[in-house]
Amino acid sequence: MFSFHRDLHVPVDNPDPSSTSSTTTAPHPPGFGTWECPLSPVSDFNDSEIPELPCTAYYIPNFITVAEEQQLLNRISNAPKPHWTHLSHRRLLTYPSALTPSNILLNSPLPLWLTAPYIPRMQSLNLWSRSPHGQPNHVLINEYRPGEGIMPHEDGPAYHPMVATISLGSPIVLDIYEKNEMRNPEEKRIPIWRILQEPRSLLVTTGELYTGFLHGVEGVDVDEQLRPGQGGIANWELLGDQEGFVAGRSTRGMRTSLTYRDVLRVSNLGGKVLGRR
Ligand SMILES: O=C(O)CCC(=O)C(=O)O
Ligand SMILES: [Fe+2]
Repeated sequence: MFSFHRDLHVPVDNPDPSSTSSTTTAPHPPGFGTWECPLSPVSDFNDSEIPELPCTAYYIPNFITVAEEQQLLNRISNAPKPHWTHLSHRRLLTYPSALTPSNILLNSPLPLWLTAPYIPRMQSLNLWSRSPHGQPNHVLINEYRPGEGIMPHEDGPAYHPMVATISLGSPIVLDIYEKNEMRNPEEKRIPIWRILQEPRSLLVTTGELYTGFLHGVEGVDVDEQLRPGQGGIANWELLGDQEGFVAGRSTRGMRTSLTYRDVLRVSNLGGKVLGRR
């Protein structure tokens, strides 16, 4: 089920490609112990699995076309200004609306320009087959100018533990950090894995990676150490344009992320009361 047989940059303690049980062992760096992974939530998708990471992350370059990327960017730039939430190091759009303080989504459809054809395309890969609503119902759109980023965080229990991110504009590196790292608060966190997200790619993070780790984007003007191997880019072998990064660095432009999620608790009543149905 997992792609253990592929070339790994890190040793695998207990590879068992013939396993048919419902849990199995994921590749992981030495010293991290062994984690049990549920079977991949996605079938026909194994070639996109990022082998170094704990279960599970998938990376698909060129998930959308250049024309689709442009259409999405146009729609986003036409979003009414008051809809943007300005945060200290990025700005954010939330569709169809922000969750209530108790993490409930007031039921309302996502706009068509965000759903078709992208959600059916994800579903054709069985991406949302194990999520409660069978499809995403919430999309957060983040916009980062060069030098901007997002602090290490986890996405939390409001969602089915899976995020599917379409990237637009500029390449950017997503850093993955240990959650309960023992460190001096003054010390800079060091990511244990780095994922390079090319424009038009789809990154899916789920399972242990969703629940057991933090993720963030460093606020830098240039992403560096773009190369395979330890300290480099975990999805190097899966990149669509490896050639474009052989210099080892990438200057940030404006980068927009569309993060698709399935909110667990949905209220129909709330939507009606507010006249949103
Ligand atoms: O922009 C990204 O790819 C990450 C955004 C993120 O982590 C979030 O919206 O929770
Ligand atoms: Fe996040």
